[in-house]
Order: sequence, then C-alpha cells, then structure tokens
Amino acid sequence: MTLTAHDVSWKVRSRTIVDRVTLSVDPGEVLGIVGPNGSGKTSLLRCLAGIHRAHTGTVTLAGQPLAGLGDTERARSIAFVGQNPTTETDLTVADVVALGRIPHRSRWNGLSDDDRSAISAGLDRVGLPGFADRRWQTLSGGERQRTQLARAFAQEAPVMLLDEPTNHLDIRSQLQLMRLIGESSEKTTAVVLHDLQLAATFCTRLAVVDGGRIAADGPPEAVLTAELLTDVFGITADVVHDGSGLLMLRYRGVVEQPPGRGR
Ligand SMILES: Nc1ncnc2c1ncn2[C@@H]1O[C@H](COP(=O)(O)OP(=O)(O)OP(=O)(O)O)[C@@H](O)[C@H]1O
Repeated sequence: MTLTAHDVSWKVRSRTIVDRVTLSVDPGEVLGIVGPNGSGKTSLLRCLAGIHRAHTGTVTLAGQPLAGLGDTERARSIAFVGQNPTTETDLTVADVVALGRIPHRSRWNGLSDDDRSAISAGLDRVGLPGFADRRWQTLSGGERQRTQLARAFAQEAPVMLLDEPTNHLDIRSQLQLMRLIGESSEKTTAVVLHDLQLAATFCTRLAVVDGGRIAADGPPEAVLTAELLTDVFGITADVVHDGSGLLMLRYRGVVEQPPGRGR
C-alpha cells in the first residue's frame, strides 16, 4: 500500500511544525526520515500514521484519505512504533505483543490460534523466542525495543512506521534490526533515524527534514552529500563511495556558524 502525504502541514498553536510536506512511500521501500533534533521528524511520522491530524493537506493510503478510515481499519493497515514506549502495567512480553492483534480480534473473544501464531512469529522474527512469559518491567532497553517491533510485526499491517527503533540497541542489534526491517520487503516502511550511516546503509530512500520541510528526498547516495551535511546538520564530513555501492560517512567536525537554514 502506498502511503502519501499531500502538502501536509501540522501546527501547535501558531507554530508550524510540519510545513507543506509532500512525500510518498511505496511497498518495498524503506524510507529513512532523518534531520536535526527538533526538525519535525516525529511529528511528520505521526501525521503519516494519522495520530496527528494534518491542519492542511491530506494523507492517503492506497489513494484513500486516512482521515476517512475507522480506527480498526487504520490499525489493520498501519503499525506504528513510537519512541520509548513504556507501561506501568504489569504485562508480560506476550501481552505487549498481543496488543498488535487488537485490530484483528472481536472485543469479546480471547486470542485465536491465528493470534497466538502471529505473536510467536513476531517474537521469533525479532530474536526473542522464549521471552513470551517475561515481565515487561524486567526487560532491558534493547529487549523492550525488540518487543515493540514484534508487536508491530504481529499486527500484520502492510505499512510500518518506526520512530528511532535502534535506540538502546548495541551495534550488532542495530544492524540486525535494520536488516530485519530491510528484509520485510512486502511492507511499506518509514523509519526515523538519527544514525546517518545506518540510514545510508539500510534505507532505500532518504527524506531529510529541516525546519519542518523536506530539504531533500531521494536515494541515500544522491541525498547525503557533504554540502547537505553542512547545510542541514551543521557538520563537516567526507562522504566516501567505496565502489561496492556502500556509502561511508567520515565525520570531521561541527560548523562553528551553522547555516541555520530552517532553524
Ligand atoms: N505536542 C507538541 N506541543 C508543542 N510542541 C511540540 C509538540 N510536538 C512537537 N513539538 C515541537 O515541534 C518540534 C519538532 O518536534 P519533533 O519531535 O517532531 O522533532 P524531531 O525531529 O523528531 O526531534 P528529535 O530528533 O529531537 O526527536 C520541536 O520543537 C518540539 O518541541
């Protein structure tokens, strides 16, 4: 399912946070949303998920306005994993992953065989088999992150929107998780990332957000230029193409007088 923002803006009081964004994500794509702190990445992702209602413009899913979908229909279509999701309730890992099955269940029934197999497949997929009975409160940051991803997989939605899913993960787990996301080629995926090297390595496309606007949108090798890193991120860096298609970033320092474009 293609997810599209058409000229979308979102405001808080009089401040425009997402500013006339037009952006599309197709099935099979992993769109990395990158940009400096406070540039509006999370707000844009929330607009794409229908959590924030756009003040102007529309978000469409397979051509249908998202705002016209009911909550259940939307949740069957879009799995959203936010930053640092937490709960005070004493839940097991299986309980948390089972939340992904809510849009597939009738209110009065318990878990079906399909639900149970989706929960167990989700946990296997993120490398947490055997964790079903563990208490959420006892998990490490990385295990919580993977549990949330298992919940998103168990939701079996064609669109996955992930906000900094590599937070708390060690480098091997970051690579594994990004590979896992990349392998889900049947899905339409957008992922907010701070690590530009991870974004360059695993995303098929990057959208750079600066001051609520899209400063660049395209394949990583076209988007991540030394000039853009200076203009948008306020750093100096070498961008090295290693000949095998891999893009390597070598950070050198910060620009003392950041260009401040959009800030
Ligand atoms: N509900 C809100 N009320 C007031 N201000 C908000 C709200 N949501 C976001 N903002 C502001 O909008 C700006 C963009 O926030 P957002 O979280 O989208 O940025 P971000 O690019 O994801 O940032 P970070 O990289 O730091 O996570 C920030 O200045 C933030 O304080």
